[in-house]
Amino acid sequence: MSNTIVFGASGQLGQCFKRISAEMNLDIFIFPDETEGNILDVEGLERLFQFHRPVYAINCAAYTAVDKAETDVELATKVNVEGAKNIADLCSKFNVTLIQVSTDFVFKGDKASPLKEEDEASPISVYGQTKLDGERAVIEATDKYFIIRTAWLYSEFANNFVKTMLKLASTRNELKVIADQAGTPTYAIDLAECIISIITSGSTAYGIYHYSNEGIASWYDFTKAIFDLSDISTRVIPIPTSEYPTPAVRPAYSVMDKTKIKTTFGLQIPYWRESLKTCLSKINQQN
Ligand SMILES: NC(=O)C1=CN([C@@H]2O[C@H](COP(=O)(O)OP(=O)(O)OC[C@H]3O[C@@H](n4cnc5c(N)ncnc54)[C@H](OP(=O)(O)O)[C@@H]3O)[C@@H](O)[C@H]2O)C=CC1
Ligand SMILES: Cc1cn([C@H]2C[C@H](O)[C@@H](COP(=O)(O)OP(=O)(O)O[C@H]3O[C@@H](C)C(=O)[C@@H](O)[C@H]3O)O2)c(=O)[nH]c1=O
Repeated sequence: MSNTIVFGASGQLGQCFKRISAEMNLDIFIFPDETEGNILDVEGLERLFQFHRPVYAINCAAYTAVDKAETDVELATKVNVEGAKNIADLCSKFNVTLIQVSTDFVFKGDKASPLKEEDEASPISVYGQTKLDGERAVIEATDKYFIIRTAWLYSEFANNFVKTMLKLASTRNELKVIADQAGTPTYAIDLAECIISIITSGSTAYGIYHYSNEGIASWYDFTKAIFDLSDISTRVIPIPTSEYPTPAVRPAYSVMDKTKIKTTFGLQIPYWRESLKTCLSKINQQN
């Protein structure tokens, strides 16, 4: 395999690459910390590219606070658009293949069947818009890119919905959770493994791809599964979005069609509930 530099290495997905790299004894990954690998520092980035001469770059660095982005537009735009462009420009200059991670939130959420890569992206939040603009900046700057749109990431690392719900359950007898937003929870370790498969394949089938775990769930279904699998008795009450107002509007439906990534790379994708079990057992081991 080839030298691969991972930006955003201390975030959730970045830590998944670190875990896999350690477990599989892969010494191909370079994990700059946030100072050394600040995606807004073009000169620092160029020094990294010059020094390591990577063959692949994976951009996991992002502004991911969906609600906060609504009022923190400048920083969200800087990180998700300018940062993505900086990396893509250097990938073009140094002939590096870029793997840019993007999101289901680029979609409006009004389709009633799984979203394909060519479906119109029309974000309804600042975060979604900045991620779409980041995709466009990548496509403009370089030819050798894989943009992987994923959704509802969780893992044993960093902050995510599973950890939030487990924490809330420790102090609440009941929780109200939205039941009319549908998507697919995705174990970030599965996504990291998918990206490693793409790198290992050496494929040049550049373009946009959708990846999530298999299946469909609402945030309510997801929470019920987290609690059922953890033997937690906190009651989960299904509510409509209108009863849980948030600064950012989220897509009502963002289930993704994964046919393209499965057929191009010969992947078998785990069903979301199976991966959730794996993640919960990792979280239990940590506690
Ligand atoms: N989390 C999710 O549910 C989903 C995420 N995605 C996408 O997947 C990718 C990975 O997400 P995830 O790992 O969960 O997100 P995290 O927020 O856990 O990780 C992002 C990391 O990027 C870092 N970062 C922010 N600004 C910079 C910068 N200027 N230079 C370098 N690093 C920076 C953050 O640091 P700090 O925390 O200090 O700001 C953080 O460590 C992102 O592109 C995200 O948009 C897509 C769909 C779902
Ligand atoms: C905590 C909580 C959340 N919710 C709802 C609010 C929201 O619609 C949904 C998810 O809440 P969160 O704010 O944790 O998740 P959110 O940050 O919206 O998750 C998104 O993050 C970005 C980065 C992505 O790219 C997306 O794919 C998606 O994973 O659950 C409840 O209904 N009840 C609750 O108690």
